[in-house]
Amino acid sequence: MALVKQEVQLGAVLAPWLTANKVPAEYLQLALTAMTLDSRQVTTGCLFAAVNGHTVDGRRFIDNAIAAGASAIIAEADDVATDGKVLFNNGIIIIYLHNLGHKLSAIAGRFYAEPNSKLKLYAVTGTNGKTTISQLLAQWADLVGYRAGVMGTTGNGLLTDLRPAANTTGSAIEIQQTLAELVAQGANFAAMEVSSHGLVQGRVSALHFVASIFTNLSRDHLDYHGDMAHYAAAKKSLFTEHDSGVAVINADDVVGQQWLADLPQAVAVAMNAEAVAFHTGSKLWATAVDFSTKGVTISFESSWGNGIFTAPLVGSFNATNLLLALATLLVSGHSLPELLAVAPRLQAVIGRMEVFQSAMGDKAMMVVDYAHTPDALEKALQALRVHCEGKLWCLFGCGGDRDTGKRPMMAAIAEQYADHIILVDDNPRSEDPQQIMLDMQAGLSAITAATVIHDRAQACAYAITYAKANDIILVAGKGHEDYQILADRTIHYSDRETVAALFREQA
Ligand SMILES: CC(=O)N[C@H]1[C@@H](OP(=O)(O)OP(=O)(O)OC[C@H]2O[C@@H](n3ccc(=O)[nH]c3=O)[C@H](O)[C@@H]2O)O[C@H](CO)[C@@H](O)[C@@H]1O[C@H](C)C(=O)N[C@@H](C)C(=O)N[C@H](CCC(=O)O)C(=O)O
Ligand SMILES: Nc1ncnc2c1ncn2[C@@H]1O[C@H](COP(=O)(O)OP(=O)(O)OP(=O)(O)O)[C@@H](O)[C@H]1O
Ligand SMILES: N[C@H](CCC[C@H](N)C(=O)O)C(=O)O
Ligand SMILES: [Mg+2]
Repeated sequence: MALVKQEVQLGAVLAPWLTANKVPAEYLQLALTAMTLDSRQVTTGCLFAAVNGHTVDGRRFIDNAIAAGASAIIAEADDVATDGKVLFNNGIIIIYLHNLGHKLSAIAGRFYAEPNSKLKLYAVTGTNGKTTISQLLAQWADLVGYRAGVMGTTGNGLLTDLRPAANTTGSAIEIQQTLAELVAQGANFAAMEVSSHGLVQGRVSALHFVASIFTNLSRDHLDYHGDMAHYAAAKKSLFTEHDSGVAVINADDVVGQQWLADLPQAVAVAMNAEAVAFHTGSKLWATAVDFSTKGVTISFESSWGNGIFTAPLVGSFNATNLLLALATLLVSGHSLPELLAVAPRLQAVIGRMEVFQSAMGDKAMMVVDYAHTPDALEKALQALRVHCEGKLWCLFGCGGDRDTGKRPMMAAIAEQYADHIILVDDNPRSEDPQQIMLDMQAGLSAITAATVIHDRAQACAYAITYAKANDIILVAGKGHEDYQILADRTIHYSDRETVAALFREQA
């Protein structure tokens, strides 16, 4: 990805937040060459932003940043009274700003020359479907002549040139930097995933979105948010406390229904007419949907006209994802006939309901999917059941250092919807894989209801060996991931590669 080289004066970057006369003129003219939240990334000429983080107070690293060559520091002020306070450390200016975490998005926007104003930016939030919809939006935009980028779980950048990302929603600085890189690469459209963590931490607070999509809300991340009410409030803040543009809401979701009552201007989208009947604003709903393991054909009616299209995505939830993307493009002025004409060229998203099968048709079909929440696992199993003439297998695990409550729930769902369950490791991180296994087993009616094979590759090989040709094996939880995070190291591991290799071996 092209590097964006910036050189901006401190006074210009911070103009809206500086108190008159507190910053000497020579400091206002300081040339800044980069901006970072992490002292370990500081280079000469850098502006270091010291925020009070979730685990550690970034202000502890101000000395390190100065030693590494920072030209100036902005740091979290303890209260409103100390907002604008200025100190000097070895001749380096430290400017304290209250609520810095939430100002960073705007500060970084100024540093990177307001890239958001140079492209159409879309947001997608919700528990499941963000990656899929953001990539569908970008693919669709590319197909009708835009140059589109994405930011999310599978990486940041132009669709054809994604750079891996540490977080689903990057830091306030990373987002503005990526937008600037996209603009430099000629992008005029971008779709980004907005996580609940990102909303709470102000990572998108200064962004302007043309439209923002809400997919659904179900259990996840309660380790961070505490309870569902706080998790829901975090998601809703995209529409109430951010510059979200037009709200596009999944009316099939219970929470989406509630929000629509407060958002009469929103676009309501649903898989049937009843769910949007009450809504007075614009809407789009499916009238008939035909699924196969090759894709989906959807007939719909909408405020922009009626139509039918086919796309190669599997599962009922992907029909919802397609309709949400379509409504978003329609409400932002794209032409219905043009969008429908290119829909067959949309592609499934890497690691989301990706179908693998033997050329001879003599082995069970395997489907790699990123379901890592109870709701997603239920939806993925339900979607596959429709196509399964034999037995349905579910191979999954749960990540360590994440919401522990979802572990027994996912096991119970596997037992309810699958015929054979294999419990495996996901990313154990700092937790004992054996304990994660016990937490999952607690959701089973009997410990014998599931086979335990910690090693995912061995479990996949076991499943394909014992499954019959008309069975389907869902391999859930890691989707596109090509790594496994263990206690002390990250190793290369990919369900997609494992499964593809199994079919090559069997050929
Ligand atoms: C809990 C959480 O959300 N943490 C995020 C948060 O970092 P933090 O506040 O915890 O950082 P910290 O470790 O306390 O450090 C405070 C500050 O000191 C700085 N520091 C630290 C050490 C040092 O030597 N020098 C230094 O300057 C750090 O860079 C940081 O700025 O802000 C960072 C910048 O935005 C994020 O990268 C980081 O995500 C961590 C890696 C994480 O695991 N986040 C997950 C839970 C997350 O955000 N997930 C969501 C949702 C995914 C989904 O929906 O599925 C996501 O958007 O990815
Ligand atoms: N609209 C949907 N409703 C319910 N489940 C879905 C939906 N779309 C996708 N899923 C399921 O959720 C999984 C993750 O999908 P996707 O990666 O698009 O979601 P995400 O919101 O980006 O997830 P993450 O929080 O990890 O970023 C899919 O593999 C699928 O099992
Ligand atoms: N963005 C999600 C992805 C979870 C994927 C699963 N493989 C895991 O590691 O738990 C998270 O960080 O909670
Ligand atoms: Mg995602």
